[in-house]
Amino acid sequence: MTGEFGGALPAAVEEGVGGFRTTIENTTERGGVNYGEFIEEVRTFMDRARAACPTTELNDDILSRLRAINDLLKGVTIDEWYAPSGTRTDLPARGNIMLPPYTFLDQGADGVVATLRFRRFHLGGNSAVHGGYVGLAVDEVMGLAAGLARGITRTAYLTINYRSVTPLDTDLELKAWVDRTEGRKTFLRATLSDGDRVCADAEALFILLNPGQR
Ligand SMILES: CCCCCCCC(=O)SCCNC(=O)CCNC(=O)[C@H](O)C(C)(C)COP(=O)(O)OP(=O)(O)OC[C@H]1O[C@@H](n2cnc3c(N)ncnc32)[C@H](O)[C@@H]1OP(=O)(O)O
Repeated sequence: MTGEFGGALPAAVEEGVGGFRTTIENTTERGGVNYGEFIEEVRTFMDRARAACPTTELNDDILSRLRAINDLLKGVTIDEWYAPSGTRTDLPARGNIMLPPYTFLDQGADGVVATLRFRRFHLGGNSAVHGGYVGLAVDEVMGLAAGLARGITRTAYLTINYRSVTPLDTDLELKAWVDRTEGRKTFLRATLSDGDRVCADAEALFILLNPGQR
């Protein structure tokens, strides 16, 4: 991998211990006590950037501030395995700005129930959530359900049926559960609902990674 954030695979993978971050301690200590506030402010920025129609003058002002902020963040950039984004399990969506913020209402080996809220950033059109973000949320939560049931897995396929429009700025419920398992294969199902109305349902296959598999 090349680029500003690139680098070799972590030692855990190179040593054949398995993909993702099986040997690295998951801690909620990284990123500072106000990391959640930082992430929430970034989310608000993303929402407002999507909603804004700035002037040239305002862009100039914002650009100079953003460049200064990006320089600050570049100074504290680390590799993916130790970055708090994705491992702060005390925060919505593990502190990962890529994901729509969700929190678990229930989780276990049989399945998980999460509540989530899409925002202006996730707009597809006409006040509806972009279908790709629905897929992102479903893949994430099904992946966590597969992980709780089996261990470290990757998505082999994911089929989504968009049953009705998914609204922005609404508390939704996402349920994912194990349907059946066959060897390394875990078949899951999921539903995304706005109250009694199903917005989407999905089925997916997750494969348990072999030792050393990326
Ligand atoms: C904690 C964070 C949660 C986040 C969750 C997010 C999860 C993700 O998004 S992961 C990223 C997206 N997924 C990927 O990038 C995966 C890319 N693909 C791969 O890496 C590989 O193809 C992988 C791992 C899925 C399977 O490869 P491999 O380990 O070699 O297994 P392989 O032998 O091909 O298949 C195992 C079994 O699954 C079956 N299988 C594999 N893929 C498929 C498929 N697409 N459809 C149907 N069956 C399949 C095979 O037929 C085989 O079945 P059987 O054992 O009965 O012969």
